[in-house]
Amino acid sequence: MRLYLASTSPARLALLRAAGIEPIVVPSHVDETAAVLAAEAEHGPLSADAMVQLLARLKAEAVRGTLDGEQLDGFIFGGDSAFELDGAIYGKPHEPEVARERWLAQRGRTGHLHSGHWLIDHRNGVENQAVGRTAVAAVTFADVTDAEIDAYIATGEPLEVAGAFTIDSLGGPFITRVDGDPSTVVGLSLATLRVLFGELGVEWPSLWNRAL
Ligand SMILES: Nc1nc2c(ncn2[C@@H]2O[C@H](COP(=O)(O)OP(=O)(O)OP(=O)(O)O)[C@@H](O)[C@H]2O)c(=O)[nH]1
Repeated sequence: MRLYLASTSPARLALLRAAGIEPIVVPSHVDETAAVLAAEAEHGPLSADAMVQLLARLKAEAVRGTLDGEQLDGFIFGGDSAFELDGAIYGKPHEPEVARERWLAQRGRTGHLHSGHWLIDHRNGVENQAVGRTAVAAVTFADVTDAEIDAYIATGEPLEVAGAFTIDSLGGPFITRVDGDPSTVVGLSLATLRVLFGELGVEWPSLWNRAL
């Protein structure tokens, strides 16, 4: 049973591998900013869930068809994550100054990491069915010091992850609590993915293709 991962996220790949699934990575190259702007021009401001779900679906749909001339024969997964604090929705900070602003605002407080999931049954090279679902986890931050914020930003890690933090890497000590599926925070809720495969009639253990 092949799973195509329409994501360049190293964390999503690591999660699937640790869960016994070796996917085939097929980057989607979706222009996320343009997609959100177009959707909001038509529908007005998107909620965090609506945004991550839209992007997850677009990423999965973007890789349908062929890969190296071969029809994709298996399941295609697209995901997206965003962090919500006080009603504002954040992606990756990219810049140190932005990451610092985020940490000064979020330290000692609780925000929500939303992840979107879209799974397409593309067996035999055709789209048979697609299912999707969002997941959200509450994340509580330690009251980190200015010096810790500066040192963390200097590592570069917070610049390219949603919400400017990780729970499974250098950011781990700065997270005091997660309420919800922890893998949602990392970028792909494994529990949600299991449910989606179930909706497509696929038992999760049948996906295990990687010796641990
Ligand atoms: N390791 C780790 N990564 C995180 C965490 N929180 C968010 N991320 C990553 O932050 C990134 C959010 O950006 P996305 O746009 O969803 O995904 P991406 O990395 O750009 O990759 P694409 O799916 O190709 O767009 C993802 O790679 C997530 O895995 C975390 O706690 N740990």
